[in-house]
Amino acid sequence: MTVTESPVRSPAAPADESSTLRVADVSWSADGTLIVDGVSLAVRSGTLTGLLGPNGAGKSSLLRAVGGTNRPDGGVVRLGDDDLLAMRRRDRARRVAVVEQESTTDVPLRVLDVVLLGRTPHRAGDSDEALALDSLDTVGMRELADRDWHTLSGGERQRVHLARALTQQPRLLLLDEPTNHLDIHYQLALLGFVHDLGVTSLAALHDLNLAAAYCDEVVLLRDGRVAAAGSPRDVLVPEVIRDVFGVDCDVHPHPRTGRPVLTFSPLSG
Ligand SMILES: Nc1ncnc2c1ncn2[C@@H]1O[C@H](COP(=O)(O)OP(=O)(O)OP(=O)(O)O)[C@@H](O)[C@H]1O
Repeated sequence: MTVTESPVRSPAAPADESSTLRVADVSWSADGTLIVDGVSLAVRSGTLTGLLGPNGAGKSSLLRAVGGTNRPDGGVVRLGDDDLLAMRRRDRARRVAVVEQESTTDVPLRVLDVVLLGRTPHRAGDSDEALALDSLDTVGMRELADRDWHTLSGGERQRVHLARALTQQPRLLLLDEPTNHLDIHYQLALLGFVHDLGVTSLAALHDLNLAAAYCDEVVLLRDGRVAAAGSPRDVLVPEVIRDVFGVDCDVHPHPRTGRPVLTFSPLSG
């Protein structure tokens, strides 16, 4: 990526509620089982929140409920003044971009065509291709614009997904394990980039250290409920990690940034 991947934070964006995400008491069930159980959280306008939790905690299900793919049983999702669940899908797609592990398609597509899908919710414009190429540039994939999508590696596809989401010019970015498949360089680059983008972002992450380094806030889910929420420093503490993940951990300040660095060990009795 063309961005620098320093975990040193830029100054906080000025307070601005226009793209603050507010999730209030959202629930979602599948096959009669409650998977997301009355979740409330807020992501301040322009900031990055990490959605953390053990396997099966409901991170992907919650992201899909917020994005409208999983129709919630109840609750409200607002982006600024907009009620995201009450609006038509196309209107929502103008505001919300989703990056998730997508199933592949059999249709032959160039990389650029995949990125241009980000313009689908918008009225077609002359600048669409330039915008798509810019997004590819941002994720370091511009040279592969004409390549067949099917020939890309997992990490390259992940970067193209982000380029498609950027091309959508969203006010809210929902990312499901965006660093999956990425090598360490691109893990740091992607999260540093998303953080500095200034777009309200909610990202499901497994790597607690990446979350600690790049997220403004974190929300810890367990069994479909919020177990803890707040700054990484307040939430990622040994007692909480032990309680939610069932492992011991030590927390040290990062030698350069002061952010928490966690080292893990199996429970010691
Ligand atoms: N469509 C569905 N039908 C039935 N059960 C589902 C459905 N979607 C999710 N679940 C179940 O809901 C629970 C939460 O799944 P989800 O994928 O949201 O968790 P997650 O926190 O993202 O997990 P992981 O870290 O393993 O990716 C799991 O037990 C899963 O099997």
